[in-house]
Amino acid sequence: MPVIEVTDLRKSYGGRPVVDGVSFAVEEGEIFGVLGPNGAGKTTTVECVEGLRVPDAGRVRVTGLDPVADHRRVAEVLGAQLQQSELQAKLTVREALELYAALHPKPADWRPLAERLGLGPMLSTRFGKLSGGQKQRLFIALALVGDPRVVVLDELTTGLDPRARRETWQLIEDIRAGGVTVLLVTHFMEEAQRLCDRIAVIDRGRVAALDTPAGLIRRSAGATVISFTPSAPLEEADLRALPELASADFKDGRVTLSGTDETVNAVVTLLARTRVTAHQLRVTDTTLDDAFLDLTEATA
Ligand SMILES: Nc1ncnc2c1ncn2[C@@H]1O[C@H](COP(=O)(O)OP(=O)(O)OP(=O)(O)O)[C@@H](O)[C@H]1O
Repeated sequence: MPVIEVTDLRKSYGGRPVVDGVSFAVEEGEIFGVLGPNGAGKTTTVECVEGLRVPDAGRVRVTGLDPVADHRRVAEVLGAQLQQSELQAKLTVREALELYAALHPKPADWRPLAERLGLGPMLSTRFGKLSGGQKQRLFIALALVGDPRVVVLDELTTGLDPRARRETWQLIEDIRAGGVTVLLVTHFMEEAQRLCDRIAVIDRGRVAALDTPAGLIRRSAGATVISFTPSAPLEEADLRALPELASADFKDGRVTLSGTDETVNAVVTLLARTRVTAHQLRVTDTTLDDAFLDLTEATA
């Protein structure tokens, strides 16, 4: 049974649908990403999973439970990351951990958890004095203090510097290694590509694609681009006959082709056969960024 099941979820605000038939299922042990442009409906979707919002229609289940009707039991299995505004600046790290542990019937021992997250030396520090990265580590600790089976992390690394972001990624991998399923909302392609087993790309309230990061990249048109300046003219017909060629462009003596790995291999073979040297050879792969832009419509 999937840990999270969302089926045909719908939610409107003031008659405007912001979640318009979203479906996905998250399997036990996955890091599942929810990716999409601003205002796509990601937070609304995960807040329905957390039971913080009531869907207009559709079905949400967390370990088989309804997050609205079974809110208490869902809170025992699902750890949600707090938003910054939900903690008082004067609360110390220790007080926050004790407070949140007390809210759960079977909390984890928060001391080793705090140590594992590098919060040990700052237990007496007030929340307001923590750096951005330290705050995020505390939020992760608070999400895990109830010993959940699944955690929802929404925009966890926004505003962090590259080092703190990488440390947070390591923590997310550690959480999964500890057997907890992760639902991760993110804007960062690199983060999604590095961490997620599967990603639902949400655009305008709908699932535009659901696949592994590699699968999403493969779907994107012209997966690989090869460009070079040949040492001697090549037959255009030979180039146009290359396998899996998506596009070909010849400008100012430079050849730019897009296709797949097979196209690239065939170009290399053609160059060797015709004894032509490729100067300033560049091969670039489609990134998740490109796939994302392909899959989501530009908003004017
Ligand atoms: N309580 C609310 N009342 C009215 N409109 C809302 C409410 N909450 C969200 N919205 C609107 O619903 C749309 C989807 O918001 P949501 O926060 O789910 O998107 P998101 O994909 O998480 O965006 P972002 O990446 O910017 O956080 C947005 O246009 C937002 O302004």
